[in-house]
Amino acid sequence: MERDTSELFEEFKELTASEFFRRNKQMLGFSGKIRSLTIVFHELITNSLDACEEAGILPDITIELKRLGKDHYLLKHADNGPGIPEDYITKVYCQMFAGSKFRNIQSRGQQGLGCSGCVLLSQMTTGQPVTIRSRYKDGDQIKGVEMKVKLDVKKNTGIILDRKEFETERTGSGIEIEFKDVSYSMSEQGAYEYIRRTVIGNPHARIVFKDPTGRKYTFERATDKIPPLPQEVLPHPKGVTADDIIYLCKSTNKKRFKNLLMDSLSRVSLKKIKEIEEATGIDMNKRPKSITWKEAEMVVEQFDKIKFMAPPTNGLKPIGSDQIEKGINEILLPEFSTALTRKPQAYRGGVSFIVEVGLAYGGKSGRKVGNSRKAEIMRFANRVPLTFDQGSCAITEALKSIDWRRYGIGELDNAPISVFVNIISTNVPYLSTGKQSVAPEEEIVREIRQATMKIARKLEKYLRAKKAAKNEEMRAKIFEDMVPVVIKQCALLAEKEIPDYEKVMDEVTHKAKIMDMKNRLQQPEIEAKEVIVEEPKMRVKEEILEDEQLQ
Ligand SMILES: Nc1ncnc2c1ncn2[C@@H]1O[C@H](COP(=O)(O)OP(=O)(O)OP(=O)(O)O)[C@@H](O)[C@H]1O
Repeated sequence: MERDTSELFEEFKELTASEFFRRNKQMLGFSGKIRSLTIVFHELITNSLDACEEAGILPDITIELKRLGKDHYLLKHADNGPGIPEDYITKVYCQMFAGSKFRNIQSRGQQGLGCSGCVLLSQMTTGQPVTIRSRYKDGDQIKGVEMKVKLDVKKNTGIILDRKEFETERTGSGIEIEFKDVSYSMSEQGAYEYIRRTVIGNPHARIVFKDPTGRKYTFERATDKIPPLPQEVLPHPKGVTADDIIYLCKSTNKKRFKNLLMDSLSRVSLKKIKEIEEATGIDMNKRPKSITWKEAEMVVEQFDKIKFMAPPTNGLKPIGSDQIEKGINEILLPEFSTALTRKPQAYRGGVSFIVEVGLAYGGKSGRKVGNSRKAEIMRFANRVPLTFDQGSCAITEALKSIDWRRYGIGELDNAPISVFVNIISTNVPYLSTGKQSVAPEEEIVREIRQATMKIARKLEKYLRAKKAAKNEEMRAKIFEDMVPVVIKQCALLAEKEIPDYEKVMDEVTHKAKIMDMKNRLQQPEIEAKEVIVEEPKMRVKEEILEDEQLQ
């Protein structure tokens, strides 16, 4: 029987963002027990790093994970950032799509979903409120406030259940949050590995982590240099659509279309405005609000045809090859390491990005299967480790397209190497809100490939020199073993005393040759740094604690 239209529409409803993600938590990355917990670590750690960076503070992060029952944990996370003013606490933790990072700026966060997503997951699995502790500057004072909050899913807002003030002398934010149906793991996709990689990509950070077994890991910072503050970058005309132009026109208070274009986009000069005017016939003095869709399309067509200077790149702040090497050396303790930060490039014509790569070979740390060291690929975007969805990622695609045998390491999977790739951009093209993989944009894939091949050549040179040194050593050893026998036999035959041959041997045997090879290894033409690790002096200190509390 056919149903009435009005009857069908009786079910029509509106969903808030929180209701939507309550039904689709996998879209926030919360799927699977290990992954869900790692994503929580990711959200809280990236926020602390962003907040510290913006405030010019060297990050000190403490995390404690306590097991309360099977798949049931209490997480305590605290940082020394600028804190969150009281009025914003419920917005930060209980409102989806609310944040301070909706700008064209290089930051780890972009969407205003991370904190509220964690609170939502906690509430959905335990029904418990979360406790937030914020210490923030208010004029000359530092205020301390603690709140117990819940997320009102139907309204996408926060409910304050309890509030108290406390005295404090330093700034920072902290959260205590419970989860069920999650699990802690030491695997490559687990929370511990996430922290380890975070420290490699952020050598300026110090993280203390107390795991559920009572082990306390202290990852010391490898550098005291605070990364420079990224700046906002205006969108480049080659990267905008007609819809972007209409959006700009609707939300501006500029009186003339030309001023809007020149002030909201980069590289649009008065000269370019004239070119557009001549080609399209659009009056550039028009009020932006009167620009039609058709006109916006015509402007975009002209943007495609006109030559503009490349997008500005001063807003991008890479880690830098020295810092990457420091991070790699301190955490992976490799036999050989090298890193490279490339020049900025643009994808989709108008979004600038920088690729950074690093390689670590051999050594005592790194991924192991059984006793042998295996290859590990460490993907990062804006210094944040990407742990999941590697199959669809631009980084995986680029690394797989390289013929690694050319670089003397055979099959990539079985080689004892760690490959580090970081993509820096004001707009990393993530494939989903979970932000775990980067879209394989042609320019990005090409750039990663080029950069990696360049450092792989350095590794190849190092391996070649190492092999030559080994061969030389073997040859010298044979010589050293044989000569005394020959001398003895000759002396016997000649009925003479065995001469003192050891001094002569020293001059010609392997010692001299090995010294020579070692010198060659260190020569600048090899451009590779050999890291000799005698004692594993770990940046991460591991302790087993009784019942110490992290504050
Ligand atoms: N530890 C913190 N210290 C200070 N401010 C914070 C902290 N954590 C979050 N914030 C503030 O709360 C806002 C919301 O954080 P949230 O994690 O929800 O989203 P985001 O970081 O902006 O984006 P994304 O969802 O992509 O991570 C941030 O933009 C920031 O202004």
